[in-house]
Amino acid sequence: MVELSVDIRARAGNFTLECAFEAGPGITAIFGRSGAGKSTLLRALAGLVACDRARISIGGRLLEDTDKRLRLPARARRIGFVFQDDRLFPHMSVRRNMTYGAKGETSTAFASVTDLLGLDRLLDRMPGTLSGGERKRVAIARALLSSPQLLLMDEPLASLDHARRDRIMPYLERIRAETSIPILYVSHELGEVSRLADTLVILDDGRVAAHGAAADLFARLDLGPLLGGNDTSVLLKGRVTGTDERWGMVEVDVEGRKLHLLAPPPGEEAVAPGTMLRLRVHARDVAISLAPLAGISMRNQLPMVIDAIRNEEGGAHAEIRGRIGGQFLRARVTRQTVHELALHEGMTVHALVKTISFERRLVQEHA
Ligand SMILES: Nc1ncnc2c1ncn2[C@@H]1O[C@H](COP(=O)(O)OP(=O)(O)OP(=O)(O)O)[C@@H](O)[C@H]1O
Repeated sequence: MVELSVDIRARAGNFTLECAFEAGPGITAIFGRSGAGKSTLLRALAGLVACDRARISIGGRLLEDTDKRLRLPARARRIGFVFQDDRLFPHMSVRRNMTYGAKGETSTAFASVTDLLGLDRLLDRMPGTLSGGERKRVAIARALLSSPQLLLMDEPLASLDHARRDRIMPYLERIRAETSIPILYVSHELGEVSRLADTLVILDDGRVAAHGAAADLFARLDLGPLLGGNDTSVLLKGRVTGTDERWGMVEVDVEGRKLHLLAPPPGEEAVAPGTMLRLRVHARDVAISLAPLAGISMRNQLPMVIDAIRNEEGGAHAEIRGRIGGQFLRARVTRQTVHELALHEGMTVHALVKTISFERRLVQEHA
């Protein structure tokens, strides 16, 4: 089901943004280098910059159509915007900040958003007394209470350190799981994108360089410079099949192969058998062996069929992409290794991955 449909051309100074894409429910990350046009895109959707040409609709409702000379003002678009700086009113309590500009807000909506973002104990505080992460949660709550049909988030976590980002991301995951509002999420951070994005739009110099399911784009060798450069990674999907409390491990099935991963640390939600997980693995953490190895500490040895090899331009490395059932793994090795092991497309090899190399936070995958 298409929720958001965008086809726009807008200018900011000498810069031209010209892009078209569609986005369904869930989180669509807008990713790209600094100056690629990410903020301009969000501002154009929100009606904060004028477009030369635009056709924007959400769920069939037209927000802007230059051919029809239709342009809804920003306040009529039903779009919630969370800016990089949270823009809270310093003289209003958290409660009043949240309800400021709320449309059709009911006490049920207020209670559920308060609960969703864990704000119960902060409602009577003033913004000046809140931590950066708490302020962010209030800004997100305020955007949700405006009953938006689309939520735009422009690097909402950029001002926070890593620990605080990690604490806020579960709230964003809850919004995705518990509301059906499509979210466009601008980020510079591949860690955030790999964890949150269902769909990815990569912007490059004002154009859409690639657009699709996040896992598909992470697996593409040709996007290297646009998506991770020398630090590429893939997103694997797997199902928890067992837990081993004695050793603090979980067993995960990926395409019929068993992986052994670290269980979530105490204090984090346990993962029950049957849970679908998203696992991120960096290409630099994957080694290749021609045969399975015994007497080695690496717990995970995955047979895969090499389906592409790409030499790094002007460098000593190569990327190997291997197919595991319907999914892909990438390994960054030296070109010398490719030569000496005579690696070639169609060959079956064994990918060796240390347990610790699967991103430690196990992220629940949403359909
Ligand atoms: N008001 C303006 N006047 C002139 N140029 C502008 C204006 N706003 C944006 N630009 C230019 O448009 C281009 C895209 O800017 P934009 O803020 O959309 O990029 P971005 O991808 O969000 O970058 P960043 O990740 O650094 O925030 C940049 O080259 C920027 O300098």
